[in-house]
Amino acid sequence: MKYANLIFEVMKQVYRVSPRMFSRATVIYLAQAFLPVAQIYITAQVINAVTGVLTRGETPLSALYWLVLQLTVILLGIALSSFQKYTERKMNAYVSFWFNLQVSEKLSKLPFLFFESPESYDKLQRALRNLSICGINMVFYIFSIIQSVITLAGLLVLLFSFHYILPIVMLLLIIPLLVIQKKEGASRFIVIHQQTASSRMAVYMNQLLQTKEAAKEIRLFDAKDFLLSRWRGIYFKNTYEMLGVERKNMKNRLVVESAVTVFSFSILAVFIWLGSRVKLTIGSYVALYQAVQDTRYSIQNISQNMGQIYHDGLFIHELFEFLDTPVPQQSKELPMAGQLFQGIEVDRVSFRYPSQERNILDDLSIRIKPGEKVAIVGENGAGKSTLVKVMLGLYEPTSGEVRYNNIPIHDYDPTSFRSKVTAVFQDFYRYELTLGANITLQESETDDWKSERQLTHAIDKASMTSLVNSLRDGVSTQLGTRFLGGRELSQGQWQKVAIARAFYRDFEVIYLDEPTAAVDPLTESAIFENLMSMTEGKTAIFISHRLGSCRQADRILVLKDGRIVEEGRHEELIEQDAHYAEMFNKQAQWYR
Ligand SMILES: Nc1ncnc2c1ncn2[C@@H]1O[C@H](COP(=O)(O)OP(=O)(O)OP(=O)(O)O)[C@@H](O)[C@H]1O
Repeated sequence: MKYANLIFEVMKQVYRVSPRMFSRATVIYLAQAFLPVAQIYITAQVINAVTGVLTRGETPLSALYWLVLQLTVILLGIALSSFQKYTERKMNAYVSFWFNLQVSEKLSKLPFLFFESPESYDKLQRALRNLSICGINMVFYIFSIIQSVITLAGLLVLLFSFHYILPIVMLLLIIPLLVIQKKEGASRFIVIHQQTASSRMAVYMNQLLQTKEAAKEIRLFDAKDFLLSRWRGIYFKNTYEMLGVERKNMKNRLVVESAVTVFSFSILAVFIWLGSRVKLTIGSYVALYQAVQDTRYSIQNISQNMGQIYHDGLFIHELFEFLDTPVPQQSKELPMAGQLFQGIEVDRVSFRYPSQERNILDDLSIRIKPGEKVAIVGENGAGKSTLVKVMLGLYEPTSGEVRYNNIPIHDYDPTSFRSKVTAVFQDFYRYELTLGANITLQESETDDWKSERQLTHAIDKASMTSLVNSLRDGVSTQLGTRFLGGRELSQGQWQKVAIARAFYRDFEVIYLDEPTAAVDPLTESAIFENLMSMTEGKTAIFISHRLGSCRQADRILVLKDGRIVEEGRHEELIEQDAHYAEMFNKQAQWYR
């Protein structure tokens, strides 16, 4: 994106957020632009009038008139400046929200695979970092430049009235200032860009020390020093790199800005040296002095703002690049997923993670009939969870396809397909919200008896009725320890919450990835015994390492190295005396 386009795009987005605020800010900035020239002019008049009163005995009325006018302009400046600050804050709040919303919306549309690569995290980090500096500041820099240009135009006219060469010389001073500002912006950007991955690592190391999840192991295994030293190492490496650049920038800036200041003072010196030959009144000399200083200040301001636009533009470009990440396009007329009457078919599916060289699922085919209860078993890393994610449509197969009622799942309207499937993930998430919100993941609507009945039903299915009854605030109990009044649950209780979440929905197919890994044997047995009745008429696909729980499955699939190596009912597989039988017998011997 070219710079002009980028600036235009930013202005367009900010205007879209609030046209009224944008217009108000424009008026405030423009009004302020005229104040410095007015001030210089009035100051000259005040001095000339006061000189008249003091040296020539003139009436003080004129001096007082100019003084009151000056006071009015100063008060106007104060009022505009206060308005400007308030408007800037307000715009900042709205624009930050807007860009945050864009990023979140974009993230929710990106394929789930986006979260599986470090490059994606770098991209996201760059986009998110820009939210704090971007958009709105760029608009203020532009406003500020327009303001300074208007002020500068007035000052140049004023300087021209002293000598035609003055505005030309003063204008030329902007060139070296612009050059160093551009260099500064580019060098800072390059370092920050290069440090994205390592600064993510430093933040991660630091956050590990601040989270409850890692705290117990860090304490027990005395890992604090290890983490701190890693964090410190990266932090200071990055900081010294940045400081090196800043030092260089500082030297350049010091030389150029000093040269510009010395030059502008030389102009004033020349006028003093010329003395009475230029026939200036005291007021005019003060005006000249002020005009030279203000011109210098204006060109510095313009170059600084241009430098900032250049610098922020490099960052915002990354934000827009993220927002432009292509998302799979959907045609409007997608079929809606309905009741499962033809089954699910995994047809010659292979899948490879972007970071991996081998296929995790390898030319795998499965047919599942409606209402069938299928168990998937296999060793760690066999590909069971990956298969579930592919069947849920979270990952798109590298080759082959998954069909629901003979239609590829990615061809369905995504919302309608998602409403037909539900899941308990092995690594389910603990939302530090109320128990009810954890299950429904929706805003609770008062007097919605249907969702209330669904909630009670889901709680019952997850065998957590007694737990809910024991809580003083029932489903309104805040969970976790992060927020006031929160109640922490045990690992198994959290798992029950995840199970209730899955059962809260109306579904056709339920996927349970080790849903009882953390629950006690009685609950596990209750869940699996009830699984058949709980999912009556529905299709259930579950993964479990506790092979006893698979006995009731209509079919067991044994997964090894991304392929189905055995398939059948429990008794049949025991009879085959192969991989499943070996795993089952090994596990069973512990119970004998
Ligand atoms: N996000 C990922 N990126 C890259 N590789 C992955 C990712 N997730 C899993 N893998 C790899 O894919 C393989 C299969 O993992 P998967 O989680 O599907 O196995 P699983 O059979 O469910 O194992 P477990 O019984 O331990 O849960 C493993 O070798 C794992 O290293």
